[in-house]
Amino acid sequence: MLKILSGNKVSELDQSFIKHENISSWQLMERASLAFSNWFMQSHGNSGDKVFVFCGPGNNGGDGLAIARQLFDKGFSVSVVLFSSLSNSSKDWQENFKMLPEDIGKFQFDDFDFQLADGGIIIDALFGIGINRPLEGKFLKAILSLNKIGGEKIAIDIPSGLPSDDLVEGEAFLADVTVSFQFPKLSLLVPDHVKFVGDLEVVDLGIPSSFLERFESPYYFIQSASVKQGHTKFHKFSHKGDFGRVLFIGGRKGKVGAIILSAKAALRTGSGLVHVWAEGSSEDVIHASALELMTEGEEVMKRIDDFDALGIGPGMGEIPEMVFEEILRSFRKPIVLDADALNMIARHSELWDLLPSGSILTPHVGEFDRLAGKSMDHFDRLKKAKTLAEKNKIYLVLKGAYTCISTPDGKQYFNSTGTKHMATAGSGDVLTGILTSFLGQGYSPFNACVAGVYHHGLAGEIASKEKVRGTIASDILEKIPESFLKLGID
Ligand SMILES: NC(=O)C1=CN([C@@H]2O[C@H](COP(=O)(O)OP(=O)(O)OC[C@H]3O[C@@H](n4cnc5c(N)ncnc54)[C@H](OP(=O)(O)O)[C@@H]3O)[C@@H](O)[C@H]2O)[C@H](O)CC1
Ligand SMILES: [K+]
Repeated sequence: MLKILSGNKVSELDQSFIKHENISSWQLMERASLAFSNWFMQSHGNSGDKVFVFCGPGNNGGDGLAIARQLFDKGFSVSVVLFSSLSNSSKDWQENFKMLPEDIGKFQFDDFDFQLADGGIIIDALFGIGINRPLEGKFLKAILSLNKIGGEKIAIDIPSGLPSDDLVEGEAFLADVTVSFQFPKLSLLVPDHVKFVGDLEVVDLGIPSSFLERFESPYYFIQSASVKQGHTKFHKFSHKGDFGRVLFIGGRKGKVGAIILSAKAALRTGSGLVHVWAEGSSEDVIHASALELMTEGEEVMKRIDDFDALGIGPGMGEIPEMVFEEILRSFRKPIVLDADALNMIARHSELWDLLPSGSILTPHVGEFDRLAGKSMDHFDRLKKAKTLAEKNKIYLVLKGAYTCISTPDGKQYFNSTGTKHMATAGSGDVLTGILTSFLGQGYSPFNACVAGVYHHGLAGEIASKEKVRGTIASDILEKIPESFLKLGID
């Protein structure tokens, strides 16, 4: 798991890592710049496009100067645009300025005609995580001009103007791609900033994640290595009873499809036995959609404790509060709650107290705001999610790009997989199915959440490679097995 440090911890990290590796700060900057340049060469080859690097006075600008030199060495036509003099720039900036090849175009901001950069590749190295106030003066002017002209826009570490852990105030660079060092900064992961960040790439500086653990932070970025570890093993003598018996409750009032998506996703995630309690008349369609599914009626309440996990809510509509309460009172193992089950809790706050500890709630932003009240912005929403998870001893999976898992111990884990094409009806029902399946297979709620959101996103990525904007939730669930294969899990 990759720790996400706050901006003000990064210089501490740098100092400590420099000491540990016995290297200079310039060498660390060179590593960072090479990581960017290697990414650039891989994604752009030798496109022949002109590259313009806009360098501020700090170390982000220093990175820009090193990158300009490295790309020039690879044959690109490169110009740098400077906003500070040698004496009022950072130490490593000065070093890299002195190393600039003669044939690199060098402009001072005051003399630069921004139309020259129109249509080229624009690299933003004005400010990184050291920004401490809104842009103004020449910096604001430059960003406004860059945002107006055409060309590909790439931000180094963070788009200039964005603080690393807070909501933007005023203007910021509108990047097509942001290439962030070592870990994504928190503010790159919130929907409020998506127009500034564009696509997010994270490049490695070779700082081991165990080294990051030395620094205090409640935030993590989920990576494949930590997902691989937590899976159960199938073996020769395995039988269906080893992989859990799960029950899905929902799929009423014309929404039987929702619960079928969950149930089929559970089958594809490896559940041994999958039961569905939907409206009586839906039985035929459930059986027709998957021969492996079993249907139940209300008498299942008498046997509810026989199940290893429950997934409640997709397409459930409004069921009487009494029935919902009875389910919560009779089943005391962790359950997964989604959709109408969340709306039920939003309307009847006394139900919070009945949730088995370790249960998993999976709201999208709209459902979350109904549960927790309106938020000013996503940072505020994340704070509320943390409080709700801690207070109720539950796992709160706030769905969206970079789905965030808030845990009872006050930590927040952001998912790294997924695609824009997963914003489609039923996508969340598939996640409910995956999570319920993992709980039923005996995963801890934490492992179920981490593996669940990761596989859901990865299956979505695989599906959307073929189906692009035509991706539907059924495509996502059919790709769950490929997601396992991709991680080497059989
Ligand atoms: N481990 C790593 O990730 C590494 C990252 N590197 C890069 O370094 C930057 C951070 O560099 P830093 O020098 O700390 O900060 P910045 O380059 O972002 O800029 C800070 C300077 O800018 C001034 N400042 C701040 N806000 C404004 C503003 N709105 N207007 C004008 N000037 C501003 C500030 O000075 P003040 O005294 O004026 O407050 C600073 O001088 C990181 O993002 C990476 O790109 C390293 O290369 C290596 C390791
Ligand atoms: K930048």
